[in-house]
Amino acid sequence: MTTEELVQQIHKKQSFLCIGLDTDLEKIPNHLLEEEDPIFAFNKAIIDATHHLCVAYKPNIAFYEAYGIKGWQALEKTIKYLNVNHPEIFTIADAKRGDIGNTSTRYAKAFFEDLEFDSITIAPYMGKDSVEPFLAFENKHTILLALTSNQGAYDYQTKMIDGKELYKTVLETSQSYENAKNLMYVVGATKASFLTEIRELIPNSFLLVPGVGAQGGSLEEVCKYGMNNQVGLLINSSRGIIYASNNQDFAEAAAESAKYIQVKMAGELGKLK
Ligand SMILES: O=c1ccn([C@@H]2O[C@H](COP(=O)(O)O)[C@@H](O)[C@H]2O)c(=O)[nH]1
Repeated sequence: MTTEELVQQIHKKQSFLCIGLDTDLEKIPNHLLEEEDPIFAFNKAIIDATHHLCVAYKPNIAFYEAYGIKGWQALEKTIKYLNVNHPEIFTIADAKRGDIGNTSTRYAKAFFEDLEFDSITIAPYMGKDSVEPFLAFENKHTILLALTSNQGAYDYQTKMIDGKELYKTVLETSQSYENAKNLMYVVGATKASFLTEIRELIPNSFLLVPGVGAQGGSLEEVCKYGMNNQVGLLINSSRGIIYASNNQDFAEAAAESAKYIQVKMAGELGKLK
């Protein structure tokens, strides 16, 4: 999917919500555990109830890898279900990969060609030759971790190196990579106050912003400091939506939770006009 198509979907749905599919067998409703594939059954019900309220889904790969081959099969069924039934939805493999070049190429093939995700999250720590293999894929997006939502972000990302915070070097340097047009960045919603300076460095890039809902980030603040005239934001909520209820009504409750956020987003989009 191109960025232009993503922006069109945002305006059409009046939403820049990304729903995180962090599916955990210990948290899903008990009655689903009787299904042949409880993870896929849960994901399908969530997607069926919420697809009109969001523009992206983000399965975090850890939640699938944790269940071995069965988890991987559930992930494959989920991405196929999305690509066949909702090809207009942007898909993000939250895998946080990145390795020496030839290994990165295998990761890219796995997520872009085999699983057919639109995008993948990548750790920048191993540098240019670990990131460029992902950027080489046309119409696929590499979402680089810049300033993450967790407390540990302050361990390295905000440290001054050569007179500049490390996350700023990640933003600036990565813009010189080959096919940098295929880059997006992760900035945590809990770091909204940093967004003004981030936008000075990368005014046009899309940001994936996790951390509203369960982590307490503010959607309004993210929009105030991070929105650009192309919107430029995908705001993610995982637990706050998918575990809104763990009873029979879980899918309806997820839709209610997503609707609450979508209405706020429509209000923020109104301010762009
Ligand atoms: O900086 C980051 C990068 C990734 N994440 C991931 O996003 C979701 C957030 O889940 P919530 O339940 O809405 O808190 C999860 O998959 C994280 O691994 C992040 O939170 N922060």
